[in-house]
Amino acid sequence: EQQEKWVPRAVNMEIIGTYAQTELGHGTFLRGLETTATYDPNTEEFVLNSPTLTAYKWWPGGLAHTANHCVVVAQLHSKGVNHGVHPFIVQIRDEDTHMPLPGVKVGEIGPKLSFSTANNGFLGFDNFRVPRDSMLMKNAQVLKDGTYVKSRLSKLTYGTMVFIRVMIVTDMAYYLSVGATIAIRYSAVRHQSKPKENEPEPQILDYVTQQHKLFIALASSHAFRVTGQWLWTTFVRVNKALTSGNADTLPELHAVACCLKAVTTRDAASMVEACRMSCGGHGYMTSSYLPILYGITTAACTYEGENTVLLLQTARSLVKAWQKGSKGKPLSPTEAYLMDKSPVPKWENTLDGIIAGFRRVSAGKVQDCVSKIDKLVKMGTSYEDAWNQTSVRLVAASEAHSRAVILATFRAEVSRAAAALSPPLARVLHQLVHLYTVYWALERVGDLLLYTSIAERDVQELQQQYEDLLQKIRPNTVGLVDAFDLRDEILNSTLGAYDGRVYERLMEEALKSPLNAEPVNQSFHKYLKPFMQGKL
Ligand SMILES: CC/C=C\C/C=C\C/C=C\CCCC(=O)SCCNC(=O)CCNC(=O)[C@H](O)C(C)(C)COP(=O)(O)OP(=O)(O)OC[C@H]1O[C@@H](n2cnc3c(N)ncnc32)[C@H](O)[C@@H]1OP(=O)(O)O
Ligand SMILES: Cc1cc2nc3c(=O)[nH]c(=O)nc-3n(C[C@H](O)[C@H](O)[C@H](O)COP(=O)(O)OP(=O)(O)OC[C@H]3O[C@@H](n4cnc5c(N)ncnc54)[C@H](O)[C@@H]3O)c2cc1C
Repeated sequence: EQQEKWVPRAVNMEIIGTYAQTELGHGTFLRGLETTATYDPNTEEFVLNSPTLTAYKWWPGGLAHTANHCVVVAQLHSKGVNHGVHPFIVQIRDEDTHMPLPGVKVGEIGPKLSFSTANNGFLGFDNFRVPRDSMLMKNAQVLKDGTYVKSRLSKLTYGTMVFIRVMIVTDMAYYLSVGATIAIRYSAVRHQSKPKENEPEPQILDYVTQQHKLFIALASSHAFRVTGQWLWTTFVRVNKALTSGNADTLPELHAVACCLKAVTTRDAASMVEACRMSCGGHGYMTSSYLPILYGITTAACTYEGENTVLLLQTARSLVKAWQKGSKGKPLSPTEAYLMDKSPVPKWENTLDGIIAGFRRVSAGKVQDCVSKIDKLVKMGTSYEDAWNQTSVRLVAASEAHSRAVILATFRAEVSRAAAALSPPLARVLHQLVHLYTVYWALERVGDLLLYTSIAERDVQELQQQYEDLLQKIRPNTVGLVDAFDLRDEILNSTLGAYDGRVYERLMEEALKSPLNAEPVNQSFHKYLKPFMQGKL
């Protein structure tokens, strides 16, 4: 009924909304949110209020000037009892004049690192009344007399965040495809230095260090796209089960969505930054789009769940799985490997060998965390303090788990799809899977040395495999980014345009600068000249 009331109006843009959950004082700890929604049975209304400055909603995208409605997450009070945070759909601006409604204080939060067009806003309520049906009652309800009907599963309130985290993994695949396209195309156009005196300056794409910086971004884009598709399929399956009242698979989805969102956003931000730096000074130009792209990807490390907090959520699931498995209870499919108690096998420098190695690393780290926590608790430390003292290791365990999931999914999905592909295309995609897998084995070689039987000669061989793969992928690099088929208007980059006219585009953009409107800028007359004449 509520969906019938609100969804059509949102779809036809009568309602322009945003998600107002984070407050000035709380973003991570949702149970600490301060905005209140107090039910008045006499008028069958909720009274929304921001009791403190820290209760003001702060950050919601589009809140400052675009949205006329928002979903507000508030502490629900009825009959003198606080029932915890619940979502409410609230009109905040007049639909004709767009003026803020009486009792609503709304504005813009100021300049940010990026997302300059997002008009992120603040929102405060001064005893603002909304009808009872403003409470989104899919999960919990408040009856006309104020009786609270509990949700069958309190965590369903957090469901929107799982959905967005699932989407973010695929978003990161897209942003990496943009960064890789810009940097690789530029690297094919840019010639620099003379390693061989009697030969012309080479394309910087032929420097192996440049390939090391860029090809992992290209491979990661494919890895995250494939993993994002797998995660979406999992999300759809879990939500179908939830619809029929079965919440058994929700904890696994929450745990895997948390660590994949955290790892893919951190990788995307660091790899986009590597793309920027690989383009030298021109990569620092706003007109290259790479600084803006970095701002967008690094924001994702914070929004929709700050990465550390989410990795600790997954760690909570991994520790619980370890404890369950140790009692012989079955584990979820993504965590079942934790109970592999077989002896550590002889190391194999193969994809399967490396994937198995990352699972050993994750299981070993989880076991170490459980041992440390148990030891601290036995010494009289509270569980919460033991958890905190182990949290650096818990985050590392979560990351290893996430990498094992991505490696296995990327390999399995490309192997499955390869049968339907032309042999040349299948070969190139397998090279990307191989590069991605060997790259991370080398990046985490310390962990592999600790938890597997990998030996020095294996590491040397992996390094050579990696360098051979860079060489094999080089001839197809430009073709691979062209295959993303990103239009120039979307790339929005002087360095990444399809025609490669980098220098002409850089100058064209430079001449658009307002500072080039006149040969002598007014700052000379106002500041420089008086200063030079000793008048300032
Ligand atoms: C696709 C992107 C779109 C466009 C891109 C462009 C621009 C995007 C711009 C902005 C989009 C992002 C907007 C936002 O940022 S919205 C705000 C996001 N905020 C958060 O994510 C808050 C993060 N905090 C939390 O989720 C929680 O506070 C918490 C960290 C999980 C802790 O909550 P708490 O109640 O204390 O829970 P715990 O005690 O830790 O756990 C209790 C129990 O619940 C389980 N749990 C927790 N969360 C979930 C969930 N989401 N789903 C299912 N289950 C959950 C948890 O596992 C635990 O279970 P146990 O069985 O172990 O008890
Ligand atoms: C670009 C952008 C857009 C956003 N859009 C929206 C939006 O549309 N709607 C919305 O509601 N919100 C939005 N947000 C807010 C975002 O969801 C929050 O910033 C995010 O949830 C983090 O919360 P916080 O800012 O309070 O950081 P905090 O939680 O205060 O984190 C600060 C530090 O404390 C650490 N920390 C916190 N808790 C723990 C813990 N339990 N264990 C270990 N370390 C911990 C964190 O790891 C972090 O290092 C947006 C944010 C950004 C940057």
